[in-house]
Amino acid sequence: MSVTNESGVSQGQKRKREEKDVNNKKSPGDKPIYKNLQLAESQKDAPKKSIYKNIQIADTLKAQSKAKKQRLDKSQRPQPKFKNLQIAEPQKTESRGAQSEKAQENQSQRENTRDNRTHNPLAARQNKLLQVRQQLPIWPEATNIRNALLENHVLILAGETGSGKSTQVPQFLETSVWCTGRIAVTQPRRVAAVSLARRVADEMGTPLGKSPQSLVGYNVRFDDNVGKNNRIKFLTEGMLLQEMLRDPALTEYSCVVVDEVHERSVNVDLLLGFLRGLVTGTSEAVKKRKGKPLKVVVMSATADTEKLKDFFGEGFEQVPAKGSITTFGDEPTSSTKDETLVDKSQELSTSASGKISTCFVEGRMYPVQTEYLSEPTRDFSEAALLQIFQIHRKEPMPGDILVFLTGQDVVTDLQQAIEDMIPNVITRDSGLPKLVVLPLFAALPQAQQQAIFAPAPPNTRKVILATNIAETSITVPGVRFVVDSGKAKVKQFRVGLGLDSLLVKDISKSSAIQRQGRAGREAAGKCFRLYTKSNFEALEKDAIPEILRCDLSSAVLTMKARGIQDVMNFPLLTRPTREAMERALLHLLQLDTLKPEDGDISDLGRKIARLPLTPALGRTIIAAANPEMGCLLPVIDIVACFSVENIFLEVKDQDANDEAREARKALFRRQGDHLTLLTAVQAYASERTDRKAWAQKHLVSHRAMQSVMDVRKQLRAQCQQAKLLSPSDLANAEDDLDTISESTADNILKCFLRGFPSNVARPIPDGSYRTIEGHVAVAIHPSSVLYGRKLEAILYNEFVYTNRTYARGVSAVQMNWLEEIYAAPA
Ligand SMILES: Nc1ncnc2c1ncn2[C@@H]1O[C@H](COP(=O)(O)OP(=O)(O)OP(=O)(O)O)[C@@H](O)[C@H]1O
Repeated sequence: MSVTNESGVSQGQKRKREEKDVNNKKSPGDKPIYKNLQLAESQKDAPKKSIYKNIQIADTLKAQSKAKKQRLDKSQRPQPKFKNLQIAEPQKTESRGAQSEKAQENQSQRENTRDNRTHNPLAARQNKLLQVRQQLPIWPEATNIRNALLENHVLILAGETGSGKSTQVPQFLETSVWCTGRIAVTQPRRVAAVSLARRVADEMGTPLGKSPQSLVGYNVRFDDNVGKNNRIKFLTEGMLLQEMLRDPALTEYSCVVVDEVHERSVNVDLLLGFLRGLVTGTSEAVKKRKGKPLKVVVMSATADTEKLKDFFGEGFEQVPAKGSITTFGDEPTSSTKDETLVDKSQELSTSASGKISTCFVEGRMYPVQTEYLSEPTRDFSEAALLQIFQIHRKEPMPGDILVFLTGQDVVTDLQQAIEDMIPNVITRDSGLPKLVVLPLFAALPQAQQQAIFAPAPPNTRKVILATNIAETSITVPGVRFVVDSGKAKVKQFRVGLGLDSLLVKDISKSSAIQRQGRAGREAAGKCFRLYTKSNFEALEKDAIPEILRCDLSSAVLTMKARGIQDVMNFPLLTRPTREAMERALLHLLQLDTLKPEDGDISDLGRKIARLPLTPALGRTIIAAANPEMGCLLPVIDIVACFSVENIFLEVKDQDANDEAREARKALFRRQGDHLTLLTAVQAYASERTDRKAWAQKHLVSHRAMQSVMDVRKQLRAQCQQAKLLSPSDLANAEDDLDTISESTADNILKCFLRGFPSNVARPIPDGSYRTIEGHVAVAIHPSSVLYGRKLEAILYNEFVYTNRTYARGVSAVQMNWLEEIYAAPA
């Protein structure tokens, strides 16, 4: 049966037609800057059969499922064939039959609720989306995926970009008998968590978030939109780790789906470690689950499946042969086995431990052609600019463009360059559609991030300029073309400096495939790589996991706060060096977050772990909340500024008149950048009439300031929750331009010194500065208000590398403050 869309064209026909369109689109007059037009690697190399030798969905199972590939509509929802199946579960508190019946009851209640919603206006959209869902490569695997988790507790699922993992797997599992609690689906980034939640809510025909009818919600930093009746909750990895502070056993959930695991952020590695403990029962916390099983699904298009399988397998092997928690994944006894599953369980080839299933979903929605540069480019921004206009001139509408760049600064500059060129290129005579440019980077306020998902106005092509935050998980409706700079900004720990810094680096093949996968989701597409084919071949297969690249203080504090004493032996997919762990422990001791006598987390450490900040910034906040310092509100303002790259616009000769330069100079403070940031925030906040005009007048980024205000509000709320601020403190915090007294200014800097005691440099006779730890040469960054000044000592927020090592975010401090700080009680 083929599904027909509104225009009466079958999806299959439509897809073929679009593929043909793309292939025929090269006009003879094209002067391509690309050679080797070719099919996407992922397509070309797509194996006809499972590429994983241990694929756990047996061929016969596949055949069965293909035979049943009929397009299920709502009324044909798969009825679980396993209703009498009772897989042995650990520490059961209810009889298996009772639990299963209860689950059935829950399920039928849920079905009834949905049936009652037949007249819900959302139902029409739900039905329309069902047709799209049924075309997804993952759709025929629904039953297999459910069955895999009936048998086992861990499923490792690999499937091509756009095959339907993130949106469909949670919905497949939601009706499983064991799924009496919620399903958590983690994402590396806010933008993906929110957009996926919206899509899945639409697909399930319910409103999103807090409404009592809503089955889907999301929880990201500074935005909790979760309702009581939500069955599926999308959240960032960091938020799930935060939830583990109050509920280490994740009792609210029946299943955690860890999506985009290939990104290998520190948070995902920690999460996998905690989940392994819970799913294998090796973690103490598991007792709190009172026998309720936890299922874990780990997914990605480009993850190392074997490594993940070994990781979980190793955990299962650590479970004592006879003990209270040894029954995970045991074969059901023949008398209680569901007939259908008897065959399947034999055919499901499981890993050595017998508790892990793996699965590969073949195919993607639509093809993506990939083009490379014939020569390497020296300037990817310029190449991107050319490419965008070339696409605009040559490629048909509709067809929005998604461009991957390195950071906020490059995005903003390119946006300006495009907007400057538009009047010359898109003239009335050119007949070209309009262009609208939308930026997307982490520091952008959430509403602006979500703006990329809105359709472009008629006869307008959308160009989204993004950092790698758009690299995974998201579907941006309308995008047919991807432009990939091949670069990304990555955090790198510099041992000599004892600090993380951001460096622009080549991406990995895995990232390139993910970027390419943002096209071909609604129609055939093209990916323009701004590098050569041989450059691509030379890329590393995967990025180095963050845990090997950055300062581990946050990670170690995260472990300690969740009750891990022996952090050295915490299960991690990739183990950092012993020195890196020891360095982090020392740093945490220096910040008073660990008790010196036993290395256990201190009360102060617990408070800091609850704040969505690095331990250093958290320590600064705690110091500022001390009544003797009494400067928490101004410190929050400065910390909020550190959440964006820069609040000050780069001043180029042509775009700054003397008046604006003078206006900006009025914000500068002689003590340095911290106080200057504070003055700017307070002046912006106290502007009641036109903040945009104020920002323009002072050469300050209005967009960055909106984001700062957002973070400031959230940090204030969090400090209130943590009882660091009282409601009266907040009520009195009027946004009037305060004059900061000398002593408050000193206190503010002392608090930052408390959080960053190692980030201090002193001048040497030749006029340059050397860090007090490591004795590394460093210069004050030209963007600093203290640039060129010689001072007793400087405190800096971060290091940047260009042609030399610069300290950025610099203020003047006194050396005796350091002694004073250490003498004060924690
Ligand atoms: N917001 C949306 N608008 C339009 N189509 C969408 C949207 N979200 C998902 N889709 C459709 O659903 C398909 C599956 O999306 P999904 O995010 O589940 O895939 P995925 O396998 O998780 O991809 P990836 O590995 O790239 O994250 C997309 O290819 C697209 O066709």
